Amino acid sequence: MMDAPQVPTLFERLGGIFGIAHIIDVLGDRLYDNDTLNRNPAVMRLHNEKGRPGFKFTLIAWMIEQTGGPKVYPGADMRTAHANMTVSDFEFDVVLMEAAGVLTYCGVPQQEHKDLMAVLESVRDDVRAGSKGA
Ligand code: HEM
Repeated sequence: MMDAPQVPTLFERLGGIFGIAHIIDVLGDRLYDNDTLNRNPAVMRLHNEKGRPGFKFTLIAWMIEQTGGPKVYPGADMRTAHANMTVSDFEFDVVLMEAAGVLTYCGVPQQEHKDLMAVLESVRDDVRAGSKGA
């Protein structure tokens, strides 16, 4: 019997570890230097205590895992990670807007763009779970 054709994961379609590292190298800077997000005291605390390289590393590892790549993310789940801070819907939208711009900047094709934006949107409720009415 013929094996069913293998559907490549989003991880593979984005170019694997190197494709994702490239996206986050650009997106990580855009988020780290974003004056709107940096008005949130929790974000400034993260920057001051942990710094840019670790910020990028955790995002790269998270995205590798979430897109179907190897299990390399060492951090907390999104609900736990954002539990002790206020994250507004507007701030979440700012992250999505920056992501959308960077995906076009990095030449990510339309289908992969759509699929990765859906992955990001899927964690909105968990990221915002600790925020009441923000
Ligand atoms: C798609 C949206 C988002 C994703 C995928 C995401 C992803 C992550 C990841 C992977 C971590 C690391 C957790 C760990 O190391 O255990 C983290 C931590 C953090 N995120 Fe997000 N995040 C998102 C949205 C936001 C937004 C909108 C804000 C605030 C404006 C925010 C603020 C923070 C802060 C302050 C931390 C540090 C928590 C700590 O260790 O004290 N995140 N996020």
